Amino acid sequence: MALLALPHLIPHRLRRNHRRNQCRCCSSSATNEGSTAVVWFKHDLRVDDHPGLLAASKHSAVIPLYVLDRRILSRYTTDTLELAIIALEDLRKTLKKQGSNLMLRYGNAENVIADLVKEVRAHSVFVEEEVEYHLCNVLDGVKKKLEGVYLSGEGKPPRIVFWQTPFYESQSLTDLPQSWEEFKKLKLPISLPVPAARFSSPGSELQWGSLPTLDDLKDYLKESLCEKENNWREMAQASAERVLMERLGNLKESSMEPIVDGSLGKKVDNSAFVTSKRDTVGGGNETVLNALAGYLRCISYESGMLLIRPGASFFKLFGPVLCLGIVSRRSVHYEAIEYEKERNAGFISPFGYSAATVSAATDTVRSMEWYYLLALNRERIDEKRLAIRIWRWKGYLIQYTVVGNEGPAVLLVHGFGAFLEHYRDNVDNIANSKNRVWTITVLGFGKSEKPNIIYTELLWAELLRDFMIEVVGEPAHCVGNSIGGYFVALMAFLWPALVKSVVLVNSAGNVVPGYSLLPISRERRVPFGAQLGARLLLFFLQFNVKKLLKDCYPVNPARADDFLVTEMLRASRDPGVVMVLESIFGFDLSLPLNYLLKGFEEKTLVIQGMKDPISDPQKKVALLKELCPAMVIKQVNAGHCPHDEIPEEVNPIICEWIVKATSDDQEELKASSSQQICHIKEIADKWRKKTTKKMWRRVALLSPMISSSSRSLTLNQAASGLKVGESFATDIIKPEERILPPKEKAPFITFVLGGPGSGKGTQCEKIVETFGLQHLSAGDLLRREIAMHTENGDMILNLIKDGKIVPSEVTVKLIQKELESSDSRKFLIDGFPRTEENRVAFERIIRADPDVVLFFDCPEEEMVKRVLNRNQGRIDDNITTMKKRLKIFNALNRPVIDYYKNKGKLYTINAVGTVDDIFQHVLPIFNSFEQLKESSHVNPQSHLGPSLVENSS
Ligand SMILES: Nc1ncnc2c1ncn2[C@@H]1O[C@H](COP(=O)(O)OP(=O)(O)O)[C@@H](O)[C@H]1O
Ligand SMILES: Nc1ccn([C@H]2C[C@H](O)[C@@H](COP(=O)(O)OP(=O)(O)O)O2)c(=O)n1
Repeated sequence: MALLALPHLIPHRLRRNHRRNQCRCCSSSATNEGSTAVVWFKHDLRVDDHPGLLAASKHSAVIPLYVLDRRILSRYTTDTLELAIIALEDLRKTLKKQGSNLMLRYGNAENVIADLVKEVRAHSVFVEEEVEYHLCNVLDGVKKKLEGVYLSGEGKPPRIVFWQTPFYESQSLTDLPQSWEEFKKLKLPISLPVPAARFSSPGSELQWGSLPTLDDLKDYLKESLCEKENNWREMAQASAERVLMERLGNLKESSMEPIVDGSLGKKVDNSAFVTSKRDTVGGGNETVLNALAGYLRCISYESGMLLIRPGASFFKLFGPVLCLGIVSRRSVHYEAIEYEKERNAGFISPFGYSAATVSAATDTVRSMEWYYLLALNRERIDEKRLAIRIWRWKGYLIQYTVVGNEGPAVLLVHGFGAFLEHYRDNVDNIANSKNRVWTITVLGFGKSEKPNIIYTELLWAELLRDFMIEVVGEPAHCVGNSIGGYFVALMAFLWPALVKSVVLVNSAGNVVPGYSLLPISRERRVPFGAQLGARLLLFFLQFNVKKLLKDCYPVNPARADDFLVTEMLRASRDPGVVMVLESIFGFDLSLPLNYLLKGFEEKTLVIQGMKDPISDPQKKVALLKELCPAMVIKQVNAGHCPHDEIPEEVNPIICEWIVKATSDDQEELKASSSQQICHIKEIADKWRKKTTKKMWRRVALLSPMISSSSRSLTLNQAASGLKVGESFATDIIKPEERILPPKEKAPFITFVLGGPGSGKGTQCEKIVETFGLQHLSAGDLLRREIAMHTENGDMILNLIKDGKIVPSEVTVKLIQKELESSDSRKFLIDGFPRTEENRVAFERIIRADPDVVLFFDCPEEEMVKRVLNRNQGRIDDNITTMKKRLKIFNALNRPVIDYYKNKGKLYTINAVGTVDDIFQHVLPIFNSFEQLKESSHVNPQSHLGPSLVENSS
């Protein structure tokens, strides 16, 4: 590989002057005289083989734009961010050579693009299509926003042109066979790359923006993410292996600093490598194509380690640049084939390529393209009403689904050889019992990507961790069948803050009495003979799938139906499947379930099909009962997959469990909040006695993550107990012993509830005066939208006039904007949440929980009297609207009040009396929070009524 670093060995770029392919969106060769186009670069950071740019070049002027949108960039690892910066720098240079430039702007893509369109009076915006769910949402936002942009003198909004870089020449990419075998039979020709476009820049003076450094970008993202998101991102940076070593005590204290990604920054001079390990290629399009030419020619002559598994090296080297679109997949294919021809006097043998590197490169891009096509076709292939979504993990396409709008989060993880549809009769049912249910097809299975890598149980646990962090966004009840159960148990062991409870459905993994730790080998290699074994196994499985499946469903064999058999067979023929099967020979399930779930026993439900042909269910249940008495065990009359064999029996068990586990959480929280107030010192002492030094440090490290996660109530309790306890435990936890740096505190949030005219605003003014919190009135924010005639202004006006509630998304986004742009860390959010929907939207979008909820309780006649005398010229302060508002308040605000009452956060204040009298009841509540006293503008102690702090001492 070192050859790539030597400039004299870098081969000249292959000539592509005979490229002739036309872009799907630019068949007309006519120039759009006097018109301007914006080309939005996202994952297409190149000029070469860029159909969008080529199509845009028909306009008189083209503005290439890159939007630094946090919704996109926050999903990148530090390495990817750094790669993107290098590529942007190169793209800008290339464009400048053509007399153009790359515009760099910060913000949400829809706003940035709409503003730019207005600024330069652009007629068209060119955007590459995406398959990932969160990116599709961003694209929809851009599309919608542009539909509302009318330039003066133009009769219609700007045109938005979506484009692709099709790998295959086919009339349609959305009507292709779902089976790799069938697809290959079509023998679709592979498209040729298109030549680089020539275009003009607009003459006017434009602000092009400067290129950020990695630190700039990290700070920008850190600022725009809430504390919990930042903490969770940090959790995702240490590998599963490292966390495991730490948990097992195999890691030396001295090497305990956080291992973060971002190993770049060590670009090897004069080479295309961006890592000191020389295992990742980066740079601009030209550099990457040169590196590819070097790879194709040089590496095949080296007996280097990178070719031990043909193809593995290729994705490692080029995967990241392919994901950022620095080169297109079809360019890679083209270069590889040209090289093969060069080696064989223009001849391509029907028996395979003559160089292993050519096979590796072409196999990888064809495989990537196949999973892209499966993702693109996801809606059409949806069998059971499950709306399939796509998530990209480490560059790989993963399929998942989510059902349900309210209630606790639940994650369902399938077993070996299965896929998310294996929960076909569980998802809706569990969601209908007021849960939000996510199902995922993990890497290597179903229609998710099957890259050429070494699969281990730790890799899958890491994937689940990242799914929880990036997609679910809150701790969940995690259900796993077979090996999926083991992955879930491993996740609970490694990152307990992510898991509310564990449900094991005929889980893989042993139960071992008297277990003492075995050393775990760090090096994971594929055992000798695994490849042959995997091929034989694959052959055996394909041949016997129907029978094997029926054996797993002994009570209800009809459930092992054609749908399951067909999809299993389909998946077993996908490219890359042999590598996944190899993992069976390399799994390390040596940590038994009883060890992994030691701290989780009370939060574990075991559903065991007692006719499981794969394990010995009697023995397993007996051992679990003996060794894990706190676990709840349900024995059912089914085989290896009870959730699918007898869903009518298993669904209620899971639903009841979730209700119980959730209410246990709330009980513990309630108990803890009163304990915290009354017995802070005792709690600290208790904790001190109960916990060993090591445990203290581990749990304390997790506490910032735990406490900021809105739904992990029990863990919240532990975390806050610890935070309080830390001050009494300096002998146990010393600052220098921390593994991670201390976190910035989460913002202090107060919700102020009460009917219209109950005096919320009046009391808020006094609270602000005394404690310096920032006041955000939901009503004022909405009225500001009306006054500013924003796009939602008219809609808000009509709803308020009618006494109705504005859609939560709108209100929460306004609050979010204020929270994000504020320097304050203490907020008083007034008139919010008015409904359960408001509350859930806040939790979902802001990902924070209030510290205090004030409720001003006022009789209706008093509220009516006050509102009718308010005299602020408000359109809704009239008796007709007031009656409607009161009706809505009584119907919709009550559940919110009850919710916070149950969580122990509600402070009800009698709102009858003088303003000052009422404030006397408010004071002690805020006085009991140390962080508010710091910024108090007057001496609040002087107002002290009987405060909670006094009570507790
Ligand atoms: N304790 C009180 N007694 C009498 N009038 C009050 C009291 N508190 C507020 N008001 C008056 O009642 C009206 C409604 O109060 P406001 O704070 O705007 O309520 P809300 O927050 O519910 O909209 C205002 O005109 C205010 O001056
Ligand atoms: N969370 C919120 C807050 C207010 N609104 C709308 C509906 C309310 O009647 C109006 C006015 O709210 P505001 O909090 O100013 O009203 P009161 O102070 O309670 O009289 O705004 C909303 O739709 N959602």
